[in-house]
Amino acid sequence: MRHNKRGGAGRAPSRPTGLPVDVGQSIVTDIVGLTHEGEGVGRVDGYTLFVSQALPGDKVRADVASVGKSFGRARMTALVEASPDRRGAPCPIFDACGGCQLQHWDYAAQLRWKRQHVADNLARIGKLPVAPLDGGAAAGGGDSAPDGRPPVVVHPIIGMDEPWRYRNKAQVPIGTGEGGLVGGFYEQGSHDIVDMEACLIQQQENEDTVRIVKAIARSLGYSAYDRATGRGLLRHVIVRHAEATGQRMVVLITNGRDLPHRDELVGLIREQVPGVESICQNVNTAASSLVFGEETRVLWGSDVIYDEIGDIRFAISARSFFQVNPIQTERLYSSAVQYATLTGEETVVDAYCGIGTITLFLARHSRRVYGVEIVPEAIEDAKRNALLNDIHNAEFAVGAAEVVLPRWQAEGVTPDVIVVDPPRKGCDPALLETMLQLKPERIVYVSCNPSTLARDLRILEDGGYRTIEVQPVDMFPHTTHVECCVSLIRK
Ligand SMILES: C[S@@+](CC[C@H](N)C(=O)[O-])C[C@H]1O[C@@H](n2cnc3c(N)ncnc32)[C@H](O)[C@@H]1O
Repeated sequence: MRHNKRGGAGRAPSRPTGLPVDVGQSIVTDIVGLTHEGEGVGRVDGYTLFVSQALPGDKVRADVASVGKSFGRARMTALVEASPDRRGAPCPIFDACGGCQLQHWDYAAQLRWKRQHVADNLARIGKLPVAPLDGGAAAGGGDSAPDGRPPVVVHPIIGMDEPWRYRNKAQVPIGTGEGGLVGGFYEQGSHDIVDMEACLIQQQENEDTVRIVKAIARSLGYSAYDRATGRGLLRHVIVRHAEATGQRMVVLITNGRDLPHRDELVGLIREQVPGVESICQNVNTAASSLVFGEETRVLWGSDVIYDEIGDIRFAISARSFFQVNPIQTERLYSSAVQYATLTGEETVVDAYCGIGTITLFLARHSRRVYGVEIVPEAIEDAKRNALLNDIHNAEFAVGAAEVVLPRWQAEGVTPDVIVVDPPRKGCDPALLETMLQLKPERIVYVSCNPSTLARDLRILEDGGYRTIEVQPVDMFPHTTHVECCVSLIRK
């Protein structure tokens, strides 16, 4: 489900009676919190209302849009009193685009909220004692838990000095607008695509590449894919910019293999996009909302571009995951290596390893590292990356981590440290079970979702591990997303 700043998004709650507010009613409320989707939290006679675009510290007037048993939603109609941290959002399409949720909030306030949000999740979902945050409220019970264990330390979040134009990858849906082919973002609550010329969190190079590729597609008369009919050619344009090398990749996702004017297309992209090293076509004919199809063809140049994090060089292919914020990625991976506390003698497992990014940093400090990842192309990249960096103590396997780890266990692999970096849904329960059976001394959990992180930490705690500290890193300024690196030790 997409975030909807105008309110009314999400499951429509049934309409119980006896509540202090009713649909259509205009209310005034102080905003006392923020949800993980970026809605302000207001209270009317103890009843919770989520108010889109409202910020903590605001007093707002809002129309109640829907009510449910435990909460309702309201649309802000007037700002009665602005929070001192409220700012004008610099992006002209902030109201319509769902990409950022917090551009209208002072960056320091965003960072404070993200740290508190992590602490609250650990306390509420993970049932963990969390040490008081400096100058803030203690989450989950202060200094120590009933068993005398020290509380979990949530460090101040590592923010960016310049929190704009950080994204190294743009993924742009293509549609048909009044003037023909357009590409930008989905209009709120619909599948209509609104054209977008600028995005302030994209690196300038990506913005330029997208604009050029759209113009070329229009000039060649390409049609946009239409979800309703399943007809039309172009579904998405994906562009990547490797900050360290300046290399750029263009991927056209098409509804079928046939690509008219292919040579002309390639010639124009090469002529107009500086630094382009890879032009690919990915074929996706499925009716689903998945962006990539199974088949990727190189139209010109290399199948990869190269980027660097620290002193390690990475080959990145069209479908591989690569962190989108290069400055913050280096900081995140440093925390992961620090929490792994390696001496050079350890066996390490890196589950959900992508193209081997964290794996290769770990390999420098350990005896042997095993990386597992579900996307075959990413593992091809990972193997290539190990050779590229002259690293010979890393072994990679394609497959689901929850399937491959038990296999390694049966083969006698006994890791001293396990690192996990799962997608938003967190670790598979079977993987957590295998991790507990393997009994590594330390676990490092890298997470992009505090709630699934907290859920999994509880399982690991119950299975014999203790959560020691958490380093949040702001990988996605102006959004509600927050990344964390967590250290656990075996009790
Ligand atoms: C958040 S990314 C982390 C990748 C890598 N650690 C990095 O920092 O670049 C999560 C990765 O897990 C992979 N993945 C998803 N489900 C998986 C599974 N069940 N087993 C193994 N890998 C999986 C995804 O393809 C993706 O590359």
